[in-house]
Amino acid sequence: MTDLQNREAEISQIVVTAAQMREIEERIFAAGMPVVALMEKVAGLISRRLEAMIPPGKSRVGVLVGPGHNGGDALVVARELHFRGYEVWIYNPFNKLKELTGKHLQYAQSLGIPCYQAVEQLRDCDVLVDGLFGFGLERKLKDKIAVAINELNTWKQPIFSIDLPSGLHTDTGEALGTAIRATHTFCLGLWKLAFLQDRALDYLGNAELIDFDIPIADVEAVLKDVAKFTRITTAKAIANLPLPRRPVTHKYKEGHLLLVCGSHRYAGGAILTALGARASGVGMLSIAVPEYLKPILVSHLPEALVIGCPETETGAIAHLQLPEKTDLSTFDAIAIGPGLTIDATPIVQQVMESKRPLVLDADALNILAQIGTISTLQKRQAPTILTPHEGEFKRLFPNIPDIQQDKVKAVSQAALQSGAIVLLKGARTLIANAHGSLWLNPNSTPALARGGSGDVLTGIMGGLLAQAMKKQIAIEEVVATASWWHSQAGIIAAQERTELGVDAFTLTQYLMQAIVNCH
Ligand SMILES: NC(=O)C1=CN([C@@H]2O[C@H](COP(=O)(O)OP(=O)(O)OC[C@H]3O[C@@H](n4cnc5c(N)ncnc54)[C@H](O)[C@@H]3O)[C@@H](O)[C@H]2O)[C@H](O)CC1
Ligand SMILES: [K+]
Repeated sequence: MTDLQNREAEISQIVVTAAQMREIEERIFAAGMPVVALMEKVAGLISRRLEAMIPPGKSRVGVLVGPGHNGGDALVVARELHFRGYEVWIYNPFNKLKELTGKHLQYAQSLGIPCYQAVEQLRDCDVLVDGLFGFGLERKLKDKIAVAINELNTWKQPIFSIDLPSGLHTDTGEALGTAIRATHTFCLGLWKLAFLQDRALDYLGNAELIDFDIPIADVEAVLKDVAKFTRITTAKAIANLPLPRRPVTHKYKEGHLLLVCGSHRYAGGAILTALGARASGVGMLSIAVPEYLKPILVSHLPEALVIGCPETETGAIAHLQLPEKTDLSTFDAIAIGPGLTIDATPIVQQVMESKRPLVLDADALNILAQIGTISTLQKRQAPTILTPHEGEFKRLFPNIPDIQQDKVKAVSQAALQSGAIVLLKGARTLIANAHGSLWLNPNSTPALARGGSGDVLTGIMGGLLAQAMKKQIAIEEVVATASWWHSQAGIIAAQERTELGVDAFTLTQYLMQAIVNCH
């Protein structure tokens, strides 16, 4: 890789808060970079991107200008587009501007660029550029500016937001009062946390990072002693796959996974989990299911070792009847939960006592919540991964009330309290470990909002985990890679089949394509 490619790879993984971004920016200014020069540079890069996207000549561009440096960026863009032949109109309703922003406004007006205080004046513009507020937004938007944003959101033109859609909180992604619904957002310098939050997705449109050459040393200096947020990238996920295999190996060297899943009521969950595990390439796959399900599983996965277990009256696994000379320590990893039903409580308790790394999902999480999340996990002597959706999360951690308010905080607290790695499913999946570090999946598709989709994830994760135990891959990276793989397959499947065409079985059929595409 060239130095530039290395930089791109590194920058694309970093996620910062508003406070961290300000600190990084302060270091750059303290090192001698003039504020004015940085604004010129950043806005120059944005202008070039806009020129590539907006047809020149007959386009009228409306530029929304706020009081701070986000407004300053917008005014430099307005000036540059004016010189490139676009008709530019400015909307600026503020009487008090930061000094530099005020100077740019003065110059723009001297060039004859019209400037209006009423947003309705921009209604006939072909596109809008939003520079009202960036990471300096501190308070809820109200009065005239909130009314203007609500009005703008009813218009049909594309809106290009600078740094953030104005009104969004840089960290939580919450709309403070109201916020611009952008078509496209240019995130400046480093990914801000808002870009990885579910609640921001309705506002961001297409998000693009504009790298303006922040020195990595400044980023590292600011982030060195704090819990890190890592954006999961394709390059990193691919690097953490168990590829290439060693030329000389055998099945047990490539990981042995035990899946514990299924019941009479939920037979399909076991199949889907197993198909996810199969796609992971795991060397050996054992699947413990109620006896009744054994023939069904065998017919779907002839290569797997299917262990039929005695059943409860309700058709759940009554106890784990492992083959002779086998106990739970035989396996490199265990994944348990999909389709179990709550009647399999003793099985979950038994598996929790093993010293093998464990993935818990679905009913295993509901059972854990019933037997006591924290007290049970405290006794564990090996890594545990919990993969709840929001409902399961609330049952597992009832003392964390404000999950909706701030998912990042909630998932971090959950990991800290439990000592487990917690993956919270959502449009933007979050993964936290007990040391306060966080991994965020930047891409997914609503096509995955479907029954059985989570079972596939559990299978992939279990399979990768079993393989990773034979290699030097951190468990958090395995979880992140599984999340990436799952969503990537969903994205590819949705591209070919629409968002309606990605049932969980179909998803399993796209897992290979997702990684082949990247090689
Ligand atoms: N990241 C960088 O290194 C660079 C950032 N640039 C751009 O600068 C903004 C941040 O600029 P800043 O002046 O700090 O903040 P804003 O422009 O986002 O807005 C602050 C401005 O707005 C006032 N304000 C805050 N909340 C409200 C409110 N609810 N209602 C009304 N007014 C409000 C506040 O008092 C300030 O006056 C960043 O996003 C980038 O776009 C640089 O140009 C390049 C380098
Ligand atoms: K903005």
